[in-house]
Amino acid sequence: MGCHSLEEVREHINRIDQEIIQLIAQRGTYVVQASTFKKSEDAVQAPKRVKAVITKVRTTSKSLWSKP
Ligand SMILES: O=C(O)C(=O)C[C@]1(C(=O)O)C=C[C@@H](O)C=C1
Repeated sequence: MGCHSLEEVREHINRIDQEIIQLIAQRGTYVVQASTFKKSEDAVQAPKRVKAVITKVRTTSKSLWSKP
């Protein structure tokens, strides 16, 4: 975790950015698949699911950042 130079820090940041991009693209393929199972506008929007996803992201994010 501890880096010895700015270059080293940026290498890690670049690697993580690439991983995030790949994961978001991968997530996108599942979102497209989810749409194929949906039969209504409400199912497409799935507002309860959106709230649940956002809540989970916030909770996970807070717990990660609050660690000493
Ligand atoms: O869970 C679903 O029903 C999805 O289609 C996935 C997803 C998402 O990106 O998480 C996408 C669109 C909907 O608005 C809700 C959630």
